[in-house]
Amino acid sequence: MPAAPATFGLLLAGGLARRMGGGDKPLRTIAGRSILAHVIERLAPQCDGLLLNANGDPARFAAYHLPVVADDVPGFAGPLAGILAGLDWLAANRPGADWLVSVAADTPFIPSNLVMRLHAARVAGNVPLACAASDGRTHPVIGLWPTSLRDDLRHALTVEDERKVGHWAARHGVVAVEWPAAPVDPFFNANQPGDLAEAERLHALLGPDRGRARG
Ligand SMILES: Nc1nc2c(ncn2[C@@H]2O[C@H](COP(=O)(O)OP(=O)(O)OP(=O)(O)O)[C@@H](O)[C@H]2O)c(=O)[nH]1
Repeated sequence: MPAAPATFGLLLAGGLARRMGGGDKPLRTIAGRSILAHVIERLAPQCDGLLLNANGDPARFAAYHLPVVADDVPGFAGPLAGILAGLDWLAANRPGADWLVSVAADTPFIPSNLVMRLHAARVAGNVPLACAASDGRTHPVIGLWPTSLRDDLRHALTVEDERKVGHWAARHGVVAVEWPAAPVDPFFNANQPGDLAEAERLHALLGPDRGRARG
């Protein structure tokens, strides 16, 4: 397979985290480090650069030294608004890079072969988009997006009021790429306070290599 095209990683942290009781889920800690630090460690080696999508004061993420982009579409329109903000940033700041991989920034165990497998699957499937799946469930928020679709996405969000990532992706053609969910689902995410204890347990289960070669 040819090398994957230049791909930037978009860490989605723009939600309201209502089930967690508010605040920034990615700044909650697992094994003494923020969930965001775990995600960065796993995604950075797979990408040509990273950016963070977050709303409100960007200074709270200053320690990570990443570009921070806020939603342009108002009113917490959901992750599609974050994907659009990321695609707009990429088109304006990295003209040679046409691909974004989005990852929810509360998903600490993403696989080390995420970007490679998503690109390979969309090429093999002859479809423009690819997203992750595990345990028989698709994770549309964890997917590959080309900058060429950003005007279509803007129209879907602002004119058609589309809010569902999966619905919008399906219009264009998307392949779901399955990862094994055992011993640890790589797309486990922390939604509520009890999930943090479960994340600690799973982190310990992964052991020293933290499941790097799985899937
Ligand atoms: N940019 C942006 N991202 C969002 C928005 N809503 C959710 N997300 C992101 O989409 C991903 C999945 O979000 P959810 O877990 O469904 O929502 P959440 O806001 O994180 O949490 P809840 O309020 O408890 O549902 C996370 O990475 C969120 O940060 C939004 O309005 N804007």
